[in-house]
Amino acid sequence: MRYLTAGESHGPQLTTIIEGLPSGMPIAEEDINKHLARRQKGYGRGRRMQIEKDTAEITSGVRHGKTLGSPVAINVKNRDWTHWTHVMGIEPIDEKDEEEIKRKITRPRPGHADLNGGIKYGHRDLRNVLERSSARETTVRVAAGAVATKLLQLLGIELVSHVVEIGGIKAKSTEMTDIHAIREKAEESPVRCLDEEAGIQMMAAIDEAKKNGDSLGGVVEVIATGMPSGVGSYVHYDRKLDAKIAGAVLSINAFKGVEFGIGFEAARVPGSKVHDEIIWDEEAGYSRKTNRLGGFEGGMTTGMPIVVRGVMKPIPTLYKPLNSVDIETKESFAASIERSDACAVPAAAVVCEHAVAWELASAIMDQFYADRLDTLIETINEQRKYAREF
Ligand SMILES: Cc1cc2nc3c(=O)[nH]c(=O)nc-3n(C[C@H](O)[C@H](O)[C@H](O)COP(=O)(O)O)c2cc1C
Ligand SMILES: C=C(O[C@@H]1CC(C(=O)O)=C[C@@H](OP(=O)(O)O)[C@H]1O)C(=O)O
Repeated sequence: MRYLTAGESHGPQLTTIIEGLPSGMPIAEEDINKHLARRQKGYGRGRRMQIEKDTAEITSGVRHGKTLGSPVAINVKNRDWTHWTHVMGIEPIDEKDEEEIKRKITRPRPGHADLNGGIKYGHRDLRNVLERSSARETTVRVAAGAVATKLLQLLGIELVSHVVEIGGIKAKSTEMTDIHAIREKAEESPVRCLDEEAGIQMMAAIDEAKKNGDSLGGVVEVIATGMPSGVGSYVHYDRKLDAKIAGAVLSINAFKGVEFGIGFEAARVPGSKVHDEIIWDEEAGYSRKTNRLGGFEGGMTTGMPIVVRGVMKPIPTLYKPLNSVDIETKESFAASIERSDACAVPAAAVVCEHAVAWELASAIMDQFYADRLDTLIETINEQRKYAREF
């Protein structure tokens, strides 16, 4: 299974095309819209999110609510687009405004893609970089991930995401194990945090950062339950599913680190406190007494919950000016901006959830390839039975 995305942040729309879905899978725009709405929420977002109301339009690959097996195309309109038609060069420019509208962006923001992208593609107007490097693109990554999520749900696999840290404030580790309860609690919190006390402190930290013209990053966690064991492979480096998930997480704008289970803590404790003891019973088959490795051994799923964490750096566009260099004059300047998010960690948790969902669904389709949903369900159930009895 594969997907492409296209679209600029202030262009008319974003698009994704998904290829490789089985036929006969029920999918409705609402299955996507509910996740698009989750991505738009979150304490610390800027004014752009008040303008947008992301909704998906499925324009191909689905008939009478079911996939045909052909590519599925999904569009999400940018509402802000109407304010940018001149700047984006789609509508003719009124002569008196021409100079203002065509004014190039020549001042790269430290930490964003502006300068590197400009040099790489030869864009002396840095708008040509920022339009695509913007995390607006994550809208359609969530749309593709929502389709993957639907497929996973039909196979008995569920995902949830929550925020475990913002600006150095850490949530107490959760004792909740029921994925539906975790989901409900995360949805109730403006920062998607399961620890209410920490959530309040996170919001205060975001307010403080905003007041100071600064921004905050954090850590998000995604949990996936119900994956059959043995998905991915140890036989070749590029078939290791944990590595694919790590790549997908790091490909999200501003994500700089990833860990599974106890993650970096594994470097600090002996093996007896890292490896999970193996047990077996008739009903569940093989499982692990603990899940410190976060659902992976040898690049393959163990059948235990997958626990992935991603680190997001603080947003680069700051109201508090940082020094940079104008590419036209080569003079140093202190950057000033019009609008930006102060913290997008809660939204990024939803993006991360969908990036992981895509990798899981895609790995399942690679391994248990089926043209039809009904045969896919049969094959997966057979695999579960085989692994239980092995
Ligand atoms: C949901 C989300 C919202 C973001 N919002 C902003 C923003 O408002 N302003 C900004 O400068 N960067 C924002 N970013 C981060 C930039 O897109 C990112 O830092 C940039 O693309 C450079 O890529 P890199 O940080 O991965 O190197 C956001 C990221 C995500 C995931
Ligand atoms: C539009 C979204 O996020 C944007 C990501 C982003 C960036 O530089 O990454 C910059 C901001 O866009 P603008 O410059 O238009 O205010 C964010 O609002 C979104 O998440 O849908």
